[in-house]
Amino acid sequence: MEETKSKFKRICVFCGSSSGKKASYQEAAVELARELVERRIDLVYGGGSLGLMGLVSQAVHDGGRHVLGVIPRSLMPREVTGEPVGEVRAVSDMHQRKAEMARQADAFIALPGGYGTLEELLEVITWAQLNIHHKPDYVPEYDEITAKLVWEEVDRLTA
Ligand SMILES: C/C(=C\CNc1ncnc2c1ncn2[C@@H]1O[C@H](COP(=O)(O)O)[C@@H](O)[C@H]1O)CO
Repeated sequence: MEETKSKFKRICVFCGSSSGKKASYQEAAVELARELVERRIDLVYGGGSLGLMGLVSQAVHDGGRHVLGVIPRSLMPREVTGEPVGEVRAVSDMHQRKAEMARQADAFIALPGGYGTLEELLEVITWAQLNIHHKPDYVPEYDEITAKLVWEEVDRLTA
């Protein structure tokens, strides 16, 4: 696989703790992981092993990039099954989780998800609006015909 260097060292991915109703959600998760690996970008995410979160983290880890999962101890029994992937940082609550993910990331990408994903995305968008951080956020389009993420926009994002 040809590698491309990105200006982003580590990207935070928000996505569902379930796989969702459409196969294309899972395809997009694996495709995003492939793009991160190709661009030598590490991952920070919510630390779960279920659903799209599990797919992205496993694929980034399998591709040889560093994976940092940030998860409240109390959520582990609910969101982690089996051996955790990569480095796991246990925190005490949801607020610490979001703050730590934001601290560790150079940019944020959201894939399909439920209320949790929506909440996480909205928080980083509103933090940017309040100048709490100056990191870009992006919700990529997924082209179901070519089975490709429309990634070009990410390369144009400014940190
Ligand atoms: C409970 C608190 C805030 C509001 N809720 C959430 N805030 C942040 N993250 C959340 C919240 N609820 C669920 N999550 C996590 O999002 C991930 C994806 O969930 P989805 O519903 O499948 O999209 C998952 O890891 C959830 O733990 C207190 O501040």
